[in-house]
Amino acid sequence: MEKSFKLPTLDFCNSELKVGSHEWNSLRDEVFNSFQEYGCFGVMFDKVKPRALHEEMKEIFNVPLEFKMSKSSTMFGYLGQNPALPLYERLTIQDVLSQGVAKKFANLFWPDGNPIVCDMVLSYSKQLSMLEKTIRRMVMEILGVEKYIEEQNQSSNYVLIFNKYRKPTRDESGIGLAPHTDKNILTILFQIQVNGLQIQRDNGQWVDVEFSPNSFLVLVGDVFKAWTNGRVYAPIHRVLMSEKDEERFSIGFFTFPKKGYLVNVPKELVDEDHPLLYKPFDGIKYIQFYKSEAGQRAGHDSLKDYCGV
Ligand SMILES: O=C(O)CCC(=O)C(=O)O
Ligand SMILES: [Fe+2]
Repeated sequence: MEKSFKLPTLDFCNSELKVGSHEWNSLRDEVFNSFQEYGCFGVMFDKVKPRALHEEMKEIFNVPLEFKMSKSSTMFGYLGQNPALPLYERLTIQDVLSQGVAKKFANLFWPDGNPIVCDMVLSYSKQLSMLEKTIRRMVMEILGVEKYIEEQNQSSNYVLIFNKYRKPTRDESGIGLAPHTDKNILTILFQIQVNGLQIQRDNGQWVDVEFSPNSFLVLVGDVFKAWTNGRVYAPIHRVLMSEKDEERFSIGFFTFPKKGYLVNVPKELVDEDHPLLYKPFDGIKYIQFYKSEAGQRAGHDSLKDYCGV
């Protein structure tokens, strides 16, 4: 019985990586194969410093709850104290790469606007958005739908989320984050020191994801699965904490379709062997559906329920 499995770890540190080169093509194959097989893979990427960013950001979790709550809006959410997920808290920066957003965020939490944090948030997000675009381009090349790359890039935006999980008490369950598929396009995740992420395999078994301390995890979300007409797989995952763990932090960088953008399977990806699986849908409305009672009832079938043919 597998308890943990080692995902492929792909090296994206080469800043000279050229589209069409031998190295590009072989990475591209590995990206696609991993997305088909596991819906995720590990990535080495040395252009950002997630630990340094975490060191700056973690202090926000320690400020009084009323203060965090009072700073929460649709753009900058503090979320926590959910009785269904008592171990979990998060801080969200929506639309992080839009003009002025990082600055506004830093101004809310630090009296001097903490320009250092602001710069770190921006450069982290810019670099990861480039990595994300590279990975998505590779998948689109393999599928022969490069002509949509520009449109896809133009219609995406980015959300940065800082997660914190405390350890459970003896009587609490260890569920830090309940099983889910991500509802976005791609997610680039970094966990700080403490493991806890698990992926559900096809046979229903939960396995620990082992990735090296310096690598990121890239996961396919439901929107990308739908857009590719199911060619890539969106893995069900969760966070499980144990009494013995220290508290756990992670940083998620999420690519979403922009509000109002219609996710529409390209005609090139529909043929006799690949009948259309999903009707066109608005990605943001899909999230609203997922959060609704009907969406919660549908659980892991929410994508199929919402827009399945
Ligand atoms: O904290 C983690 O490692 C996982 C977070 C996650 O799955 C999510 O935010 O969607
Ligand atoms: Fe997730």
